[in-house]
Amino acid sequence: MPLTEQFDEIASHSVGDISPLLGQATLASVAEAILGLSLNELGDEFISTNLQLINVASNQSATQVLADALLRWIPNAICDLMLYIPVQPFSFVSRAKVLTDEIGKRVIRSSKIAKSKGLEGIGGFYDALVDKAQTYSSDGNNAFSERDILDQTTLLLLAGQDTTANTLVFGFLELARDVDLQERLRAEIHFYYASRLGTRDANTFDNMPLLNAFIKETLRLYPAVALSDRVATEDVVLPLSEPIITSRGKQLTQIPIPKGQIVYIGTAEYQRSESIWGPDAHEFKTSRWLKDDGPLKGEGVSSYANLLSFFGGTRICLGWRFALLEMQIFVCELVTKFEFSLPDEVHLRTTCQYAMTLQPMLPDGKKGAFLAIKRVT
Ligand code: HEM
Repeated sequence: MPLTEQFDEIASHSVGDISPLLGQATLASVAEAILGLSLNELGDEFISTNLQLINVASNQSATQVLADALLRWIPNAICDLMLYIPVQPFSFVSRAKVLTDEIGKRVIRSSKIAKSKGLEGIGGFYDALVDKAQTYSSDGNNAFSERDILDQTTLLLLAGQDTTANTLVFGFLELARDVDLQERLRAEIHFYYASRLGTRDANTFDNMPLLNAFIKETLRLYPAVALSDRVATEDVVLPLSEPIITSRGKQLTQIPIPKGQIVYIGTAEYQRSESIWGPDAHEFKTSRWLKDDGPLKGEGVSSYANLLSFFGGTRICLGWRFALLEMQIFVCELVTKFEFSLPDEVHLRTTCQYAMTLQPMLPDGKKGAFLAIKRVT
């Protein structure tokens, strides 16, 4: 069922959980764009295994946190063998791997058959990858193989789903808290839709100042990947923009990092730092992005809006441009059709928890985000 119809269904009961709906919608977008497949074509078993996998990843029990920390030290070959241990988290991962492999192989086969008959492929990103794999193979310069493509399928489907869905959920929660912002956003979208005479392409969305300020502010305050890590490949000395005082009272202006050291990058910390974003760094304020002199008080990083939400450099999020367009479209479609507010019931109020990605959590510890929804009249 299309997302707007699912929101209509919530509107008919007045309150409902938008988190699973956005999760399915973002999976549908990624599957369509990457594999050229609809949700139906992915199959019910894949969808439910994928959901279980996300639920396992969202679990923050003490055992899970300990297991995540220990996994880092276990060699890959042993990790692969561990997938055969018949306990639930491992069986979800290995089943998801088998199903994703089957889907990937099916898509590669259809793409090759279509092309061998001189027809268009299946239309997704995979088509282009299959072309590249074949070109390189025929050159004898095999940059990547079909196996390499298959190995990336799980990553692409998972990386593109919960990140975007959760970011959208937090954005809609902020909209539900601020009726005035909702009205101004709705007015802006109508204005730009009308001035572009019905054309709705990337330019239309990129030109809407409040829409993009809203998305940047959501990404700033709710970075889906709030903590990243990297391993130093050589000895380096990291200069500090602000000195820190150690527990022994010593002031440090730089930190030596030996080769092999794991370094954690606190994206959420950077994006809420008062010295960078100002004293109101902890508040959701779209206005900070609409000022002529920009929102930053210090030095910025990264290639998108000085945010680390998509990280940066050579390992920047592969889908960042896709994610932005996707969020722009979802917000515009839903805000023009629906009004959002927070439910009166306190037990339905969402908070935030970090587990692999930043998750919307209900007071009972389950993932979810209930909103009161009305059709725009
Ligand atoms: C709001 C949405 C998203 C956010 C905030 C986000 C954030 C990130 C971040 C921070 C990383 C780097 C993680 C690290 O190396 O520590 C990453 C990697 C990645 N993302 Fe995203 N992402 C989003 C959406 C997407 C989408 C829609 C796709 C696919 C269509 C995608 C595909 C990937 C892939 C494949 C990687 C791994 C890249 C590599 O290792 O070189 N992401 N993402």
